[in-house]
Amino acid sequence: MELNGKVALITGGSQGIGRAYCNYLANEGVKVAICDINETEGLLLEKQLNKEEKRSVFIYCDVTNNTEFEESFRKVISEFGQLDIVVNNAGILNDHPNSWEKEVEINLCGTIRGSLLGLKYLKHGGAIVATSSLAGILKDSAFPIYAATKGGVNYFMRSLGFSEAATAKGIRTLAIAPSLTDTAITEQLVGNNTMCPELQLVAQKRSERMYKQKPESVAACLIYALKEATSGSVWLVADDNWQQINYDNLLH
Ligand SMILES: NC(=O)C1=CN([C@@H]2O[C@H](COP(=O)(O)OP(=O)(O)OC[C@H]3O[C@@H](n4cnc5c(N)ncnc54)[C@H](O)[C@@H]3O)[C@@H](O)[C@H]2O)C=CC1
Ligand SMILES: CCCCCC(=O)/C=C/C=C\C/C=C\C/C=C\CCCC(=O)O
Repeated sequence: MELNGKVALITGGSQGIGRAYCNYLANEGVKVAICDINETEGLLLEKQLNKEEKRSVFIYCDVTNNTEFEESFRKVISEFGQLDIVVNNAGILNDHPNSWEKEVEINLCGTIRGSLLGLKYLKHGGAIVATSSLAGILKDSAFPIYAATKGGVNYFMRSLGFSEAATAKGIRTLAIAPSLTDTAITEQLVGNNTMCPELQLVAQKRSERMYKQKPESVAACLIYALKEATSGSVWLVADDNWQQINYDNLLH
């Protein structure tokens, strides 16, 4: 896929991996719509990109609100005249027994919502992407609900990529599955967000010992996958390198 001149909508684009996506896409000549609930960081990124003479717009958008989400798609098309790439990246870590539903709502339902809107609004083909996680390929014993949302995202993107709904419209789907990456989400471990409070300290210590790759490495994988990858493929990004996950030998 030739990226120069295309238009992308990125959820959770204000900071972390989403911000790296926006910067890397803009460097390729893509016009970016930063869709996020973090207005302060989103507007700063919009200003930075526009100063660098790259076209961008910040749109306040909560991916749990379907009306607001659809309105964001309309605003992008009204601002840039087209939409070619949707990146479902917004996500949180919160396995607390009293509020885990929000994690499912954002990580899994938000991705499904954004992808269905993508199928509706990508009028001339394009790509629908999601940020999943290594936790959705292997396991994450400290955060099983988080792992379930990310496993769901991998299998949704995989299945959608081979579906008539996408292929008939010339739309490819991709999942990018990062390992631990240096962003604010890793600091959420400090709060009380596990289903089992005794695990909090264990996970925190484990995460402190693990290598945290750069968000830019995840963004570099996104650019490669958008240009080269086949529909329904899942890309692991670990230790600043990427590789395609081979699911085909699971049945052999
Ligand atoms: N940092 C890591 O180690 C890894 C992160 N991921 C995934 O990468 C994605 C991005 O996370 P990070 O950049 O690491 O974290 P982050 O916390 O820096 O960024 C998440 C962004 O999502 C936004 N967001 C949260 N709820 C939202 C909602 N309801 N609607 C719209 N935007 C919302 C936040 O405001 C923030 O800008 C997430 O899906 C996360 O699960 C996956 C694997 C590893
Ligand atoms: C191994 C999964 C790495 C995926 C990271 C991710 O998506 C989000 C991470 C956010 C915070 C870090 C939290 C926990 C990491 C610590 C240990 C994981 C090891 C899990 C295990 O089963 O041993």
